[in-house]
Amino acid sequence: MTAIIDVRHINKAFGGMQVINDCSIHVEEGSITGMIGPNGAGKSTLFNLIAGALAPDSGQVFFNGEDITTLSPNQRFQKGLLRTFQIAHEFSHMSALENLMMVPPDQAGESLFNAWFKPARVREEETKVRRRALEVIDFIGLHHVRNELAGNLSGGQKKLLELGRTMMTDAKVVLLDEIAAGVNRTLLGDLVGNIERLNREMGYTFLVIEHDMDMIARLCDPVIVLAQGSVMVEGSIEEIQNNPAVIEAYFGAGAA
Ligand SMILES: Nc1ncnc2c1ncn2[C@@H]1O[C@H](COP(=O)(O)OP(=O)(O)OP(=O)(O)O)[C@@H](O)[C@H]1O
Repeated sequence: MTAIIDVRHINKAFGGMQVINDCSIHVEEGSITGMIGPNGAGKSTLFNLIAGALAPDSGQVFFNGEDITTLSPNQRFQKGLLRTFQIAHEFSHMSALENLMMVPPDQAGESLFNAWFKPARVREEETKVRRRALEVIDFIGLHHVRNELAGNLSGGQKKLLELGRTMMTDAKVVLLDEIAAGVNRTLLGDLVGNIERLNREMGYTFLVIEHDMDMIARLCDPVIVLAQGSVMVEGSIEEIQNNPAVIEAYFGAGAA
């Protein structure tokens, strides 16, 4: 197994507060790695450092063996590292299917030059994207609401659509930030099932921040526990749940 994400001795402070503290983690290719920790442990900050939304004060982030510390989020995305898309406000008036069709970055139809001078190529590209979007919407179980405006979908359906949007790209390493929040149990089952299938059948690697321990227990191995900006312990969910330091961090300092 190779570490597809390799974070080395990273530090980040806001004002005088050290939020990420000499933190090193690695995510094995093909794994669904979970990340838990008490509120304020630095999980979202670490995600932002991996995705490129924040720059570290020191330390490095490697992706697939390459130092990506100074790359922009978009450059990281081009290399195959992706954070789930939120359904942006401006897309809420488009249908679920159209939201999927908006994702591919180099859709020929987006270029005015192509629209004027290569209409056949644009049509061909659109047909391809539409076919893929229909496959994805079937996969995520939203075929019945494909023509609904994205803004009218339930919270859980929006999460499924967000996951679907990652499938419209070539990215195979996906950072999921609290995807279970606000999702009802039935749709949560679909979401977990889809993540498992993407992992098993299509080779996706996931790094998952989650407060929902059921979801972590069902999906993730290994699980990394972050506390005060560094890794407290890493292991299987059973090892984590029986670790006295973890119990203390969670139940001694407020449950996450
Ligand atoms: N942009 C920022 N400016 C200043 N402080 C910040 C900033 N982002 C995060 N922090 C602080 O850094 C600490 C870690 O926050 P972070 O959101 O990374 O934790 P978390 O583990 O994701 O927490 P939660 O589980 O509550 O989402 C918190 O004390 C937070 O207030």
